[in-house]
Amino acid sequence: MEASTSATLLWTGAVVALGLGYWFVCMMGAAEVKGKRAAELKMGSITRGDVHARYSQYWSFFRRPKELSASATAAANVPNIINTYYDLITDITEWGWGQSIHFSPAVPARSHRDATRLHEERVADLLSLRPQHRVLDVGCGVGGPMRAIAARSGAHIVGITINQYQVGRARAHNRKAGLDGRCEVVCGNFLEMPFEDASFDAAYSIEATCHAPHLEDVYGEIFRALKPGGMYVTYEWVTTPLYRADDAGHVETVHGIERGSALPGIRAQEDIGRTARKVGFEVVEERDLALPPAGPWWVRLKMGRLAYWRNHILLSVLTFLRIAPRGVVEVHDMLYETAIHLTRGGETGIFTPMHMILCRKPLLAAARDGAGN
Ligand SMILES: C=C(CC[C@@H](C)[C@H]1CC[C@H]2C3=CC[C@H]4[C@H](C)[C@@H](O)CC[C@]4(C)[C@H]3CC[C@]12C)C(C)C
Ligand SMILES: C[S@@+](CC[C@H](N)C(=O)[O-])C[C@H]1O[C@@H](n2cnc3c(N)ncnc32)[C@H](O)[C@@H]1O
Repeated sequence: MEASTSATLLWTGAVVALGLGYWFVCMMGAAEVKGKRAAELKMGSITRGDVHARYSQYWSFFRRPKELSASATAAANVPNIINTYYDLITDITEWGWGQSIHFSPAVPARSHRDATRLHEERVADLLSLRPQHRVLDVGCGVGGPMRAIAARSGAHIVGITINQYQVGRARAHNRKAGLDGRCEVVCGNFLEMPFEDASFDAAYSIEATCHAPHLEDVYGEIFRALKPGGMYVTYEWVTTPLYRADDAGHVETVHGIERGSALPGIRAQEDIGRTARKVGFEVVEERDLALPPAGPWWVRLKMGRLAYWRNHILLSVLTFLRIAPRGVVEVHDMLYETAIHLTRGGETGIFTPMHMILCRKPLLAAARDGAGN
């Protein structure tokens, strides 16, 4: 072969490889909801060099989830580690899932995005929200639900999250959506919220209070911040009556979910209503939104298997090229493992992430008695 032909072939090969690489990173790695690309993944407020160490710290802390709520010292540390967890997963979640960090029942012939919005709008409907209402979003993430609920109801929403990086993302999304006049975001701990007593007309939480070591503490805070007569709705992560503590498979599934989701022990379904009543709420309605005729919430995770391999390779290449920080691949793999346990929890019916409870603060609310869970 002539030298000039080989050179042409080499150049053509190089151009094609570069083109494919660019396509892989930019197109295949593009965010489900435009705004985050694989090459832009940050790990929240963690500096690049610390990502791997902070991931290891998270992992060793959450290896034995149940012990975290049992020991007072460990429980006191939970909010800090949860902050680290959201530093580690927020961008990956926005990139691979979207701006709403929760599950939704699948809706036939509708996209995931529509199903997500419908699940969020149900909150506005259950609370009968109106434009004059001031509403609290407990554990608001980057504000996907807040924007859907504000857009549907016209209400003014105040979200709280423990993670400063999420505050920045949520505010930027609110501005971009033209909803910053109606959506506010505050950084703080929902176990001791920086809000006046009786300052909200309504409140909701979507897949967030499961992070509290003692559910009573967060429900008590929400009760305090609500006006008498105010309504509260929450979607809770719980084990269902099908869960058996003497079935090793069930225990491993639930443990796997807890480990990879920063949960200090998943509660049983019956604990939810009991705790709501204990802090003073009246329970208006309670049901598992995952039960038929609802479509399976976990199918979206199954479709992610192919995406997992694509994303795993992509993140490995980006880490090798030092575009992504070391530790990203481990965090991504942890989420994948968690997705397997979540899918098993959904398929066996032993776990639901959408046990809904609708509560009212009585007009003549009694002060809540003692503590403990
Ligand atoms: C409510 C919580 C978060 C729940 C979910 C939103 C997340 C739980 C598992 C996450 C994911 C698993 C697999 C990832 C996939 C391998 C990757 O390529 C792209 C992102 C995932 C799909 C990721 C997205 C978010 C989850 C579904 C908890 C923490 C209380
Ligand atoms: C799974 S995300 C759900 C976010 C949002 N509700 C959504 O559905 O998109 C859980 C949220 O709870 C917040 N959170 C967990 N523990 C918290 C605490 N102690 N105080 C405040 N926010 C907390 C996290 O920061 C995160 O924003």
